Amino acid sequence: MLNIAFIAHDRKKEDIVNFVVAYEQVFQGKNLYSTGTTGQRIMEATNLKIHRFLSGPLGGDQQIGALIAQNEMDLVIFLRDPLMAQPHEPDITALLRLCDVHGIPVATNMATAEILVRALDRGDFAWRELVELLKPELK
Ligand SMILES: O=C(CO)COP(=O)(O)O
Repeated sequence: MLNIAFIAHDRKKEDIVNFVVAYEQVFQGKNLYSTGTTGQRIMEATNLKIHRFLSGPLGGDQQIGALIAQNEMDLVIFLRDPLMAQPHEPDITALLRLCDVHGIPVATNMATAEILVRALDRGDFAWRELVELLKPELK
């Protein structure tokens, strides 16, 4: 099953909630993860079950980064705030870097998120699940 992470900085929380509400059906039946407050806000507005990690400034970005490093994340939607400095900037940079290291699709704004989620809905990510299934044979 595909693993998806939702993360949003405070001034983007409303955007991510509206976004996930709009595409709730696409996210149903997926393994969903988030940083603490983002997940709480999404769960209050939808029927989705989300595994919430710590809040970003307390280590949540790093916890999601760990899943990426273990090849247990397929898509990251991270609506970051480009106009406000964050106390945990190094963690944010590390998370985005790991997406690039492991070739994980990551959207940092709503326009890209929309394109990726439409692709997900169309089945464009199915190959990731296939690779996962074939893994034992590849070893
Ligand atoms: O700070 C964040 C990502 O860098 C998000 O954390 P919260 O979802 O807990 O607000």
